[in-house]
Amino acid sequence: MDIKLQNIEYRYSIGTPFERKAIENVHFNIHSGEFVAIIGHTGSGKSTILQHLNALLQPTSGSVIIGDRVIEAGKKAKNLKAIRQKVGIVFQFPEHQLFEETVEKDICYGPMNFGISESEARRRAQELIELVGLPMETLHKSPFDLSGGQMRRVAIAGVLAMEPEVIVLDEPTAGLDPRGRKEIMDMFFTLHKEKKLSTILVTHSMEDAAEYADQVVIMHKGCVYKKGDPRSIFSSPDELFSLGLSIPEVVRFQYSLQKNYGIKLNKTCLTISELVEELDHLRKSGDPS
Ligand SMILES: Nc1ncnc2c1ncn2[C@@H]1O[C@H](COP(=O)(O)OP(=O)(O)OP(=O)(O)O)[C@@H](O)[C@H]1O
Repeated sequence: MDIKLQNIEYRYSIGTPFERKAIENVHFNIHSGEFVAIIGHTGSGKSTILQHLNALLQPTSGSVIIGDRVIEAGKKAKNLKAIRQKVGIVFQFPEHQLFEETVEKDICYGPMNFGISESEARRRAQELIELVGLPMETLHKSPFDLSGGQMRRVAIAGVLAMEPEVIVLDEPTAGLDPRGRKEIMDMFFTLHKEKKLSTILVTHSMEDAAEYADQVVIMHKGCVYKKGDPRSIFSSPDELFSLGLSIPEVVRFQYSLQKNYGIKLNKTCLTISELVEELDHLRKSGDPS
């Protein structure tokens, strides 16, 4: 399922003294099966965009096309339930939304609310609890007896239990330790690859954008500043620095090689293994530098 944002603008508290334009002229497409990272400073409009992806917000101008549904500014959109099922959002700190007395009930809540039978919902809960890296017996515990990281995994399982075609992640690893962050991101990447799950990730981590994304969208002051594949985005570090953004460590290393020693690689490497290969290639080619 493709999602297209067509020149959208969104204003909060419209018609009140608190009216505020959060995003404008936002235009980009998310193709079925794509992994898109949205990066930008706090307040640049990332969360506002995310909420348009399953019509929690409707644009104040422009339109959003979600599969075969068109959500247009000024027109009341009806029957949004199907969209909400197809596009799952993992909000920041999703563990704060757990409320049931057992983990199993929490995971089953969403699908059962959408008319899935209890037995099917429980089957999904059993499959997903392991997928998110928790032992089966967790299903019978209270979510409030779990650690913060475990609660986060339960909340993620609850969104996946809806079997969405698109998953939207608003800083899903915020506040986790490095190991937990890597485990969660690897899990989403595996899901994306194996189930062809379209994935939209809002992140402050340039490492994650470089490692996982097919397309990177840079937001700046409510507008799309730049979009493209990670290699082209990170090949202009000065541009990112001028916005006060950082670059992945591996790109920073190449940047200093060039700046301090005049060593220019043939391409911007996004991983350590690519970098080692490029340096080896350079050495074998006999480049005196
Ligand atoms: N509920 C709201 N009411 C009024 N203004 C809002 C509301 N939510 C966000 N804004 C404003 O809209 C703009 C974009 O905010 P948004 O939350 O989309 O940015 P963000 O890039 O997601 O920030 P962060 O990284 O801090 O989550 C900001 O100027 C913000 O103050």
